[in-house]
Amino acid sequence: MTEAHDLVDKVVAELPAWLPEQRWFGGKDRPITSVRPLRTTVLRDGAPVLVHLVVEVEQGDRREPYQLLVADQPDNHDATGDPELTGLLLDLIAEGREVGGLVFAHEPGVEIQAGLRGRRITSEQSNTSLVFGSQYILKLFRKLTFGENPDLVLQRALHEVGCEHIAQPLGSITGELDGRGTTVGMLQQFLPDAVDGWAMATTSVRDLMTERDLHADEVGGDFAGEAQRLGQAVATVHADLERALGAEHADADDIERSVQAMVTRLDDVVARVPELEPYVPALREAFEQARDTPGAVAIQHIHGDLHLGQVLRTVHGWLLIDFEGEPGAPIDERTALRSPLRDVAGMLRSFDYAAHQLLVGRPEDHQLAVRALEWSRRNRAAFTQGYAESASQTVGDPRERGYLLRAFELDKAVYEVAYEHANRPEWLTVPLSSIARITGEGAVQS
Ligand SMILES: Nc1ncnc2c1ncn2[C@@H]1O[C@H](COP(=O)(O)OP(=O)(O)O)[C@@H](O)[C@H]1O
Ligand SMILES: O=P(O)(O)O[C@H]1O[C@H](CO)[C@@H](O[C@H]2O[C@H](CO)[C@@H](O)[C@H](O)[C@H]2O)[C@H](O)[C@H]1O
Repeated sequence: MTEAHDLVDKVVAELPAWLPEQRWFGGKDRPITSVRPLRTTVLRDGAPVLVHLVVEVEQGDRREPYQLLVADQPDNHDATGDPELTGLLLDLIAEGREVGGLVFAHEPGVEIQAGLRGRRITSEQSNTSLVFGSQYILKLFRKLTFGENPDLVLQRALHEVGCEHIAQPLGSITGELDGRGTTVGMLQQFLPDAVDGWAMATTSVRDLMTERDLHADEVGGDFAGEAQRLGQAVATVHADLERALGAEHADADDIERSVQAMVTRLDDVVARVPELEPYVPALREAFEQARDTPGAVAIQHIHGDLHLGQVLRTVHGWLLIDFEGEPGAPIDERTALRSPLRDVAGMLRSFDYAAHQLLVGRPEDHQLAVRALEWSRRNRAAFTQGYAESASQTVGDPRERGYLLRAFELDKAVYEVAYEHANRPEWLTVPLSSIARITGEGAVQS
């Protein structure tokens, strides 16, 4: 035990320098003022010692809990890269064990094969995911949200109503934090042959760009059929979420709150990214016009951060993953009932991204810019068509909610301006040029 405590002390002392170098650390914008352990569970007390650790990271007035898996190993304490040690997590889930208040559980009726090693995936993003054999994927949430994680709650609810467009949830790891059972891990069925939508879409754009004389519908890699099927899948997931958890109609107060939230986000982002300044009047006007949307607006649980990187094409069709919502948004906002058109808008933005990111850093090429716009328009239209074909009666055809859809798309683009500014400054022109196009406020060089 003293060995475990010494290890925790050593690791915690190193965290202020180590955390900002991690892809999944969401607080790279401010210096760390202190780190303290919140919860320590010794999972293995022999060489090497394995400890599950939750720490509170303080950055001025911001305090956030992060999850770590640490081992007593010479050069690297982060045990998520050790296949033998992470294998223990799956074994504990298979056995349905509880260790020091940390509950490892499999979903009712599910049997998990133990004895597999956990391979960390290289494309790790906001969290860390481990693949076991070709069957399972375990996501370890890095920044924790007190209580049950919406990723697990929504996918469980979808599975219960038989949704065909998600990977089956198979298990979870839960620990008490702040007096609440908090999800720290989620086990799901792994789809070894899946290709993500971003890879497929950007391949299609590249095909079009190399064929200078042909149009999008004439080249081999046309994506419009897939985009339409993706629209159907997203609408079906929304209808399934409505069946599982219900839907309501937004009243005037809900719409007003939503408009105010978009304006507040705009003010906040423009204060950090002055390049957004010229578009502020047009953006405000677009957000305020959302009030004029005719007819009732449905609100329900939604995905919340839908883009082409969050959808997987399998031999059986499209799947949606990662129902956690925008990683930077507060949990109350992420779990609130919202218009499904926000997800539609997120995906429309993503088609625009896929088309225009290939122009980043290239000298101006009018022909390529025209091609990018052509690809984007064709696939956005196909996606919306597919969505309208499968939309529930409550949600209806997105094309009949033009003001709202436009406002949501611009709101997402404002979020992306902040995201690119903080993460990939060279891509800032992608959302900025979309804002210029949609608001008709002049062009931005890609
Ligand atoms: N069920 C699955 N089958 C196959 N690959 C998956 C599955 N779930 C996730 N992935 C892969 O893992 C990556 C990260 O998963 P995601 O849930 O988006 O994690 P994060 O919250 O870290 O962004 C995805 O981009 C995808 O490539
Ligand atoms: O996948 P995450 O939940 O970590 O989402 C964040 O990162 C995304 C980038 O990886 C970012 O998405 C933006 O870039 C994508 C291309 O890389 C594009 O398809 C999306 O449309 C665009 O929004 C996402 O916004 C952010 O929350």
